[in-house]
Amino acid sequence: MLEVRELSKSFGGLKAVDQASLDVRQGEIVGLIGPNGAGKTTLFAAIAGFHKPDAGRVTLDGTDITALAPHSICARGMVRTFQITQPFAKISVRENIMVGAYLHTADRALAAHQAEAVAGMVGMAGQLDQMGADLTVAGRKRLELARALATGPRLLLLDEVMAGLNPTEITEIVQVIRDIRDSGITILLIEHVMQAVTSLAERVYVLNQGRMIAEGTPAAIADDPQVVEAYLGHGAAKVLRA
Ligand SMILES: Nc1ncnc2c1ncn2[C@@H]1O[C@H](COP(=O)(O)OP(=O)(O)OP(=O)(O)O)[C@@H](O)[C@H]1O
Repeated sequence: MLEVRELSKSFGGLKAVDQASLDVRQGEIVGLIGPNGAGKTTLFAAIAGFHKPDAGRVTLDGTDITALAPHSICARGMVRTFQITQPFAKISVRENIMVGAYLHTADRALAAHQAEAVAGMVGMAGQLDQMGADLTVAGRKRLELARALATGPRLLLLDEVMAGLNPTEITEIVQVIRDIRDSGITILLIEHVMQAVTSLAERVYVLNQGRMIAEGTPAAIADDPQVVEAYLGHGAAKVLRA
């Protein structure tokens, strides 16, 4: 479904992403892990049209989408969430989600209806009239997911949706992500919470200093000495093997 080939992106002299390649097949949940500053968010941004890559190619369902504008990529069925969530503070959860729905409809009633459906998927049906400013961290993460879902994606790129959540909230959002996949949406996710990666991802890519250093099942990744050395350490490797 998604093919990224030899993608590079530098900022000045810094090679944030260096000839990285990855594939996501329809129906999968694929993880992207790596140390802080490895280039994961930059790679996401380049895939989704927010950064113009210096080199490389991004293909979605066989169509070259390299460096198309984010809204064009979104209209083709791929959307990303942001690590730092920024809901519109002075409008309701319903209206925040409608912003996503307006990508494919100008009909206010239809957008509201879709927002309500999507809110149900992420467990926010009871918070539709709450103001964006009043949400907790967990609520903002769910809203970020909902806004992305409202655009009607076939492929969802999730950037650290579990950061800042407590263990109970993580368990809940893991289930939400599983439900999203079961509804037919393919998922590529950046995640530092290894427990979540293990329970969600069928395959994992490891990025280190801009380069893709490994790819495989969570268990195989945990047995790769290069990955343990560069990122996981022995504790997290044990979690992935579980
Ligand atoms: N807009 C930018 N301008 C300059 N340097 C940047 C920019 N965005 C990212 N970088 C640098 O590129 C490198 C990769 O950053 P990136 O945010 O992609 O890493 P990451 O793997 O997502 O990290 P984290 O897990 O901490 O979110 C870092 O050294 C970062 O400082």
